[in-house]
Amino acid sequence: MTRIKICGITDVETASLCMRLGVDFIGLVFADSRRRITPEQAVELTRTILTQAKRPKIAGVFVNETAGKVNHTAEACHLDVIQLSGDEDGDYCGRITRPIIRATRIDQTSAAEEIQCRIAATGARDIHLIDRHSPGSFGGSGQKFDWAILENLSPALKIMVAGGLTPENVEELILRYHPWGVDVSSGVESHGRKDPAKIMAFIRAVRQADAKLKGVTNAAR
Ligand SMILES: O=C(O)c1ccccc1N[C@@H]1O[C@H](COP(=O)(O)O)[C@@H](O)[C@H]1O
Repeated sequence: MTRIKICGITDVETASLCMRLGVDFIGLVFADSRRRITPEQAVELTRTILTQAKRPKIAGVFVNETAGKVNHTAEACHLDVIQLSGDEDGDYCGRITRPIIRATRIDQTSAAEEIQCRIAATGARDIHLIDRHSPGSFGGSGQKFDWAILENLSPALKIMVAGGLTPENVEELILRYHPWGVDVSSGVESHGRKDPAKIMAFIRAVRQADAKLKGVTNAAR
């Protein structure tokens, strides 16, 4: 099943909805962003979630923050995983005490080998997030990259695709490229706030794509 991350959650109701709908990760942004929350708000927001046996993993999103502060926030806010969306290098990643979602931002000129090298150079463990590079932004811009590049990335990598995903386009992405996971922020918002109807539609589209893929696999047996 394709893993789902809903990012940029700022209120308890949306966090609870994501949990009820069975998303795999919720993302809390600690970096400079209109979706930024404080560690105190993060504790409040995840209080109920943390008591549940079956719950989403809580990802903290950071951009060029000191490793000490990231580790401290992870401890204080019970973060399960750290998303690094800045220019952090391999040494830096080695100092992070939680599993990492390492973002690589690409543009139309990025070649697959270059992306593989960049992924290897970070030394990041676990999950590799591919997002669209947008000048002046580290993420959450709602911009999509050319997915064709995904065909040339190693299938051994856990690739999570981000950037401009929506309830309307995520099914096509999954059916064509079978990513390990998908990550969305702007595409499930209306008027700058998370929209429950769009979150539900996004998850429905992912599940529908998964069911179609399963049908194809079963038919081939
Ligand atoms: O969401 C933000 O505001 C943000 C700020 C700084 C770094 C990353 C951020 N979000 C990440 O951006 C991508 C794509 O989001 P979108 O769906 O295109 O809006 C996603 O990985 C978020 O985790």
